[in-house]
Amino acid sequence: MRSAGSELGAAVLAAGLGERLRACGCPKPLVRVAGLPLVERAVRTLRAGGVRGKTMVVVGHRGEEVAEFVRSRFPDVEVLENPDYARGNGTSVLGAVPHLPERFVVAMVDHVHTPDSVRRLIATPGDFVAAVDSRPSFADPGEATRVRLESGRVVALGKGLEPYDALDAGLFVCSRAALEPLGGEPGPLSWNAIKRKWLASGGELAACDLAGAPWADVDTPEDIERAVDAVLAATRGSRDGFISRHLNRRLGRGITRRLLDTSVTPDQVSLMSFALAAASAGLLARGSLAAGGVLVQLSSVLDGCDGELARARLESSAEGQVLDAVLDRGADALIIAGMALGSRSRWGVQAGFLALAGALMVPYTRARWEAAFGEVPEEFTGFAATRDVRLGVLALGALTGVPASALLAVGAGAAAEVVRRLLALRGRRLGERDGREESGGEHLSDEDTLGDRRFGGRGAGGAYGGGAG
Ligand SMILES: Nc1ccn([C@@H]2O[C@H](COP(=O)(O)OP(=O)(O)OP(=O)(O)O)[C@@H](O)[C@H]2O)c(=O)n1
Ligand SMILES: O=P([O-])([O-])O[C@@H]1[C@@H](O)[C@H](O)[C@@H](O)[C@H](O)[C@@H]1O
Repeated sequence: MRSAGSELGAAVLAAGLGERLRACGCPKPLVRVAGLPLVERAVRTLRAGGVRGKTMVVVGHRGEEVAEFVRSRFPDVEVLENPDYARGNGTSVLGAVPHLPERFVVAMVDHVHTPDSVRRLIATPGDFVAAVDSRPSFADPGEATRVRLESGRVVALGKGLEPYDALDAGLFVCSRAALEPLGGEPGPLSWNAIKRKWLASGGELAACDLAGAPWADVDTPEDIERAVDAVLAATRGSRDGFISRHLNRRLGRGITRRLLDTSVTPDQVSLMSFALAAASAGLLARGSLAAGGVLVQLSSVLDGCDGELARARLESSAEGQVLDAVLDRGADALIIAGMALGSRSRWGVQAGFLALAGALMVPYTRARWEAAFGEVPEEFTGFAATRDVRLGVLALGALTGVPASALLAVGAGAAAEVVRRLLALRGRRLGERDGREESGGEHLSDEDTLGDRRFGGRGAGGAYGGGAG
């Protein structure tokens, strides 16, 4: 048995009978939710959430089928056969403990979570921590294990518990020291029983409140759709603009849902969005403004689906982000050129140059700011701050027959946004100078900063402008 190492490990409990999902035909851990079998989703979520140590999947009922799948997908994940699975899921946990690092996550294979919830849980101190949810959005309180809380700790738990303060979210961080003494007796042994034994022995079960974060417990066929809803709710872009929040996401969510169980990849969706933009540019240039405007908006809707699909399948990548950003810039250039030509006016072409400069400068300032300082400030908002708004204005301008005005509005809005960001940069510098004067900190000489100035901030790397502005 390989050393368990010291990094945080994980045990995925996947040994249950899955009686209520027997109709699916395959073992419950292989039931697909939002495009991924449950056991693959569980392992990917744990890894995306920061679990770097030894990961084990505990199998039981139809264990060979599950084991074969896990070994094919994750050669570095260990599969543990639990011969006592009929006694309850507590046997699955205790069977894994001796093979795991000192601290590890326990995850139910049938509880669909987000990487962010895993991150929040593993950041919570304690020998035994339970993820709970005081504001469940997708889980069924009738089926779930309920918990009572006092001072941020679980003090009672059980199905049907009354009164209760939150639901048990089926995700835990444990230590071997806490769990090793809790086994021993013969007969049924549920994971809930082990938690109660820990409490009865005076152990503290800290609570990490997910407070409404998307998660779902998949026990019945009806739960599958609810779990897909939870997965899609978690894919919302963090940089959405007004049009994206109120129009594109609503239209795009249905498209993403249909793509989840297909072999279509996020990169292919990015390319489809670019193709629609290119087609719209051709129509606009020929003067077919209405048709071109519709395709502009469809391209914008699809531009949101690639990221949703990648996040839903837990396969977001830096390569995909760069591809998406570069295609977005190319699409912007084609659409604006098409609009300018389609305006059939000299000032429409001039407005097109302004709009094109703005459509490139806004994401560029963001990319350079992120490369130099990391996160961009909240105030990077504004009328033309995000691509969805710029494309929405262009689509509307085409549909209403005023392309030149739309180009001017986008160009002016983008110019204002770039000025806003440069002022934010100046404000940041003044703030730092005041800080240095107060603390007497050393001033960087021109030589120290020339390199930065010449190469535009910390290193010359950094992806060029994300999908947003
Ligand atoms: N002996 C067992 C029993 C259950 N589990 C796991 O514990 C979680 C909760 O199982 P539960 O839903 O209570 O039972 P299932 O067998 O999954 O489903 P059903 O009740 O429909 O049979 C699941 O991830 C299941 O795979 C386990 O690892 N070992
Ligand atoms: O819902 P289910 O999978 O039958 O039962 C599960 C329990 O076995 C587990 O102890 C708890 O942590 C989960 O939240 C869930 O309640």
